Amino acid sequence: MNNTQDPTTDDMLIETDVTDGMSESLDLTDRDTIVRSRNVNVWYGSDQALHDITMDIPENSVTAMVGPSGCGKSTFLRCINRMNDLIDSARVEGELSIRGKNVYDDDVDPVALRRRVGMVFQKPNPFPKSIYDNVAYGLNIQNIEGDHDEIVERSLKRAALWDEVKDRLDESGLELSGGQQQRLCIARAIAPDPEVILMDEPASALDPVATSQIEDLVEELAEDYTVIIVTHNMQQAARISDKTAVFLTGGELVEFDDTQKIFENPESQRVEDYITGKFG
Ligand SMILES: Nc1ncnc2c1ncn2[C@@H]1O[C@H](COP(=O)(O)OP(=O)(O)OP(=O)(O)O)[C@@H](O)[C@H]1O
Repeated sequence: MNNTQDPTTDDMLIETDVTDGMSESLDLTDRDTIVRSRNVNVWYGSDQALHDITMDIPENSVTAMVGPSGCGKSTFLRCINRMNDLIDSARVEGELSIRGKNVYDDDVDPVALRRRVGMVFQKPNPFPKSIYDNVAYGLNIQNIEGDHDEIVERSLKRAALWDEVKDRLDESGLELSGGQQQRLCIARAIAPDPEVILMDEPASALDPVATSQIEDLVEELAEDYTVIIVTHNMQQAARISDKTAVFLTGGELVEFDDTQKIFENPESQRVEDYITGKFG
């Protein structure tokens, strides 16, 4: 995204200990890998945006992708649900599998894949439809059976929005506040019951209260889903994620480890410099 802040300015609090308030680290050693990336390379035309990205993302956890603008975080996120297919110049090579199945195999239907891998974008983007229809949208277009009223209610509850909207489900989603709209988009993403939820800076357009609600929600969602979140905000990554992937300029994954390790004792000097704001 090009309209985001430069992380080396506001969000990188040089004097602040980013480990303040860090979430309790989960023991992830016994969790299965859900997303496995092996030597993933991405080009836009002749420009290479990602180089040999290799990592194993554990299920039911929050993985943060951090790094300076243009280092390829969003590009990697879009590899996981094949959103890069929609960009004519994009070419992906390597293995990107979900539960052992390469999502780039010829027999994978990208639409079915996106049912398993939901996505929430930086700017809340509800459809110009009722709150109810926004949440039910994926159920209808993907012909998902079941009691839609019940799924809509459950999804809105899961997105911590039900109490605020239960008496106005017929009103337009566009009439909600920015933070409510983003929670509506999260409800829409979880209604088809995906396994993985991709979030591309989901709180960067929101005020601090709405941001805090989204952060709480992300942590709760990881009880049932695998959340992979791009953020420019180091404190946010430290607070809510279990694993952190640090991408640096040139589309390189420099370090991927438990969040606590990345923020307290990274292996790479470049990562330490980036995290402490001495980015060069
Ligand atoms: N649709 C596209 N067409 C051509 N080049 C692109 C496209 N999208 C991204 N790129 C290029 O790929 C590189 C990685 O971009 P990407 O948006 O993935 O980085 P990012 O780390 O998510 O950046 P930001 O933090 O600013 O959102 C950049 O050089 C960018 O200009």
